[in-house]
Amino acid sequence: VEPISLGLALAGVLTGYIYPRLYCLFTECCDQKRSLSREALQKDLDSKLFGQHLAKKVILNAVFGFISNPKPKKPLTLSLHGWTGTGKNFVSKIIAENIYEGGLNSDYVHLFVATLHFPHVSNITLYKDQLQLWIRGNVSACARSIFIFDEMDKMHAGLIDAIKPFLDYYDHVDGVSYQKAIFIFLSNAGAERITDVALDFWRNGKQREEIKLKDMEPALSVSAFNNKNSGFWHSSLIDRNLIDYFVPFLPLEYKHLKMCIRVEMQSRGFEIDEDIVTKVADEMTFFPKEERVFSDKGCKTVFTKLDYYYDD
Ligand SMILES: Nc1ncnc2c1ncn2[C@@H]1O[C@H](COP(=O)(O)OP(=O)(O)OP(=O)(O)O)[C@@H](O)[C@H]1O
Repeated sequence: VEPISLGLALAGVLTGYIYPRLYCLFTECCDQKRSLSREALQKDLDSKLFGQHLAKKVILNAVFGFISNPKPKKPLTLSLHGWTGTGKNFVSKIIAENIYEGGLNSDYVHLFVATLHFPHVSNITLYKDQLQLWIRGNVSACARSIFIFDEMDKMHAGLIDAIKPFLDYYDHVDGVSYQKAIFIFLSNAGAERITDVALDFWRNGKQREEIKLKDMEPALSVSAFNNKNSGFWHSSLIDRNLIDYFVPFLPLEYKHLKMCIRVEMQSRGFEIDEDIVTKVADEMTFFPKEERVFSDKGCKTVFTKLDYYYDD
């Protein structure tokens, strides 16, 4: 081999292979080949997410299966449903952290909150254009982009329709492939029905861990979203089978609140004080009124209540 060709070949290897890897050691990269560790995701879910055996199982299999597939036919679309404060945002954060080191702060993870980012119905046309441009631009820059839409039930139907083309089984839309992207939709739609199922189990003396996904099917069916209290029926996402997984989040019980409080105490650097744990958990409100089984704010406000005990 003559020296010039050898030099060029070496330079090619350096710039094409070694340099990007070196570069990515020091800064975050959109590495579409990065393998997600199933064990690490499972460990995170098992140790951090309380009382959500169904969500854990679906998310682990869905996310791992998708990332391991070199040629997915469509982007992964997860729709997380359940009562407030039960871990929907929290799990999105766990997924993001397992795919990108920066988690929610990564350049490749984008969070939209309906009431914050799209507040005015009169601006829908503008929002639609902006959102489509934003998604297109980001997926062009990084195929493995993650988009999280919070408060999906408050999102205008027009906006949901605007993202529909990106979720479908197209190889390319205007030259961009969306098949490696991940879309996560969060909403409280279906929460009452999910709670009814959980309450039935509780009343019948059964463990919540005995609840199977098929028990939740009626709660997460098209008809369940087809009512005036949930915004999801607006869109044809469900009709057109664009959602891959409906993930139910069960309402949290007293014991789960205690687990959340302990985690928070530890993260603030305090020893776990069971007295305080019980006091804070006792301050929370539960429903139904007579049986007081489920926390009506989930784990959401336990942290501020804890401040009261550590104010000096
Ligand atoms: N199942 C859970 N396991 C462990 N921690 C939880 C769980 N649910 C909630 N938390 C804690 O409570 C915080 C608030 O929960 P999160 O924001 O995930 O609720 P949400 O289901 O998204 O609520 P909303 O529907 O109101 O947006 C989380 O950041 C987490 O610290």
